[in-house]
Amino acid sequence: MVELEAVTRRYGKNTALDAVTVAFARGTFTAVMGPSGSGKSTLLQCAAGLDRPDAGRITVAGQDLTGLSERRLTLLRRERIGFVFQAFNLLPALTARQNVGLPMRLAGRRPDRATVDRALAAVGLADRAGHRPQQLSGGQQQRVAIARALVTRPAVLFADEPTGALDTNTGRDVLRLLRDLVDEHHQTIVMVTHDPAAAAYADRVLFLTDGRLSGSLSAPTASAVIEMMAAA
Ligand SMILES: Nc1ncnc2c1ncn2[C@@H]1O[C@H](COP(=O)(O)OP(=O)(O)OP(=O)(O)O)[C@@H](O)[C@H]1O
Repeated sequence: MVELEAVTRRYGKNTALDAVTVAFARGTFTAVMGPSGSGKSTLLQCAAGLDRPDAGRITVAGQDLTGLSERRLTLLRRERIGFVFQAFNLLPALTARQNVGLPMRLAGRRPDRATVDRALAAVGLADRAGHRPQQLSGGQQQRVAIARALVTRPAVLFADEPTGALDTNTGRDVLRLLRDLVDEHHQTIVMVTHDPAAAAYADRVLFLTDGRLSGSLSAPTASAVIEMMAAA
């Protein structure tokens, strides 16, 4: 669903990503780990079309991002790519329903109530549609953000430390939701995390070191992830 071929991203003299080649198959859940500064966020931002690589090729659902104009890239991002952040990034003045409808508004369409409510129901928040972010717990806010990211039925959902601002139990609920989206709806998910317990929800863990892929682990357990981190 998403392919990176020899993707390089430099910031000045600093190489944040160094010729990374990796594919994320449809309906799989991948965790990306590595020390601070190893390039995890840069990998996600490039794969999501939020940042442009200096070299290499990225395709999402068969569409090559590399040569696209800003306008085409924005459209593709809006329709085919979902992104959730550690800090939720909901608009505080809008209700959950209005936040979830936002991608449609940005695309110049009237949010379709049934689609929005279905997205909220899919994250277990059908009864919170009229609440504003400050009336919701952190876990509920993140679930609204996930509903917003999924409302356009994107080819891939990228999540940059989605549980980083949540306590352990709430984080676990969000991870279970992501796992269910993969198992029940064949959603493709790529998630950056520092937490071995979070990574254990994925089908595969990729490790980055100094902008390069340094290892991977299939069907990870938290202890296998910890061992791999210790060996790095
Ligand atoms: N906008 C930027 N300008 C300059 N350098 C940057 C920028 N973004 C990232 N970098 C550099 O690129 C490298 C990779 O950063 P990146 O944020 O991708 O790492 P990370 O693995 O996500 O780190 P963390 O776990 O701390 O979030 C780092 O050396 C960082 O300083």
